[in-house]
Amino acid sequence: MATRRTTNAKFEVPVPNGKSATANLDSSKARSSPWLPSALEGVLFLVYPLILILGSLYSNFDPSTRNATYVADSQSYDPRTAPSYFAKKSNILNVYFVKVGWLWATASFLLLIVSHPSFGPSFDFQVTRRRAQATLRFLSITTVWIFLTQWFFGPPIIDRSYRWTGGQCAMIQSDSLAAQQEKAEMGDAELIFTHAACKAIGGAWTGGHDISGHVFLLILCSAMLWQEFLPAVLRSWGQRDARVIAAADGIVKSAAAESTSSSVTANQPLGVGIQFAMGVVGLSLWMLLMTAVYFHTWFEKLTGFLVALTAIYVVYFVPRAIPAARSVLGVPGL
Ligand SMILES: CCCCCCCCCCCCCCCC(=O)SCCNC(=O)CCNC(=O)[C@H](O)C(C)(C)COP(=O)(O)O
Ligand SMILES: Nc1ncnc2c1ncn2[C@@H]1O[C@H](COP(=O)(O)O)[C@@H](OP(=O)(O)O)[C@H]1O
Repeated sequence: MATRRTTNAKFEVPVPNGKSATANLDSSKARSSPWLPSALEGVLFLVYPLILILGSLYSNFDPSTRNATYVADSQSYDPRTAPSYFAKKSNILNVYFVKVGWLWATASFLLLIVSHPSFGPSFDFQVTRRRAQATLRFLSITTVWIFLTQWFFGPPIIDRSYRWTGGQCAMIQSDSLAAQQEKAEMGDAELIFTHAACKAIGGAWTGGHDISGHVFLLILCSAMLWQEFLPAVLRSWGQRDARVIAAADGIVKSAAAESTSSSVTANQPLGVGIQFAMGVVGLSLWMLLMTAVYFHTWFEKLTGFLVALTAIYVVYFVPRAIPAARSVLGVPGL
């Protein structure tokens, strides 16, 4: 475990133009734990709770939203009196962006690692260490997404947690041919347990705690992408990487000092991979705001946020502090 030092430490800080500067740092004041985000990362992570809080506050104060009928069982406003286009589940970004969100996450991740020189030669499909480790991080995050929202040895964790907290599928009678066919094809367990199955037979999820799948997916996808591209963006903008990592001997080092990459230099254009990923992050933040304003309760949004944050922390922060984890998953930009 690293010990807290109270003396003034003097060490070399590489700067992006290749020269190095000597800095006097009061390490008792410096952000020196590899378990913690850098100041910039901290600010970026704060954007999420800020969006959720401001969005929820807006929904409480905006008169048209307050006067609309909120249907708790569908976690949304009645579409006939919905206060805005984005308050309807059928809005174009929900249907073509969030509902297939992992396709966008996968596409932008692949474009990023194939095109950006910090991962390997651009558009040359060579398997480099950085590409392999980035893919491992992506697959770890994808596994979390699958377990939470798609499948976890049966129903996904979000559906299971809904049941654990007392929720169930209340039957709203639907006699359509399609609904009857669905009912006949489903086993009992599936009928009871999954949100999709409940909806398919004309039922409604009611009673338990439903972690917001939208909040979870949008935060997981956007945080994964900006964690992957931030070091390259900082180098292009000529800024210093302020992350710290723990070496095998327990000494805490600056990530900038550890980086051997010379593939990205100051003033280098961001490139199509980072620009596309930035677009996906931007849309995710917009849809997170819309979800915060028009869907779910405070607590459902909070749990979606906490689950996504935990996954990001394990995959992107634990390797900074534990060298054995770093040797497998790597750290973006190192
Ligand atoms: C060296 C280079 C090697 C490169 C190797 C690449 C390896 C790539 C592996 C690819 C695996 C990724 C798998 C991607 C799968 C998809 O894209 S799935 C298709 C899209 N589906 C979705 O995105 C669904 C998203 N929706 C949801 O999760 C939920 O609907 C919701 C948003 C959480 C809401 O839930 P509700 O129940 O609807 O409320
Ligand atoms: N920003 C948004 N725009 C449109 N619909 C949203 C939304 N956020 C949540 N929803 C809808 O609210 C329900 C619960 O969302 P979730 O649990 O994923 O956060 C889902 O409905 P459906 O399951 O009926 O499609 C989802 O489509």
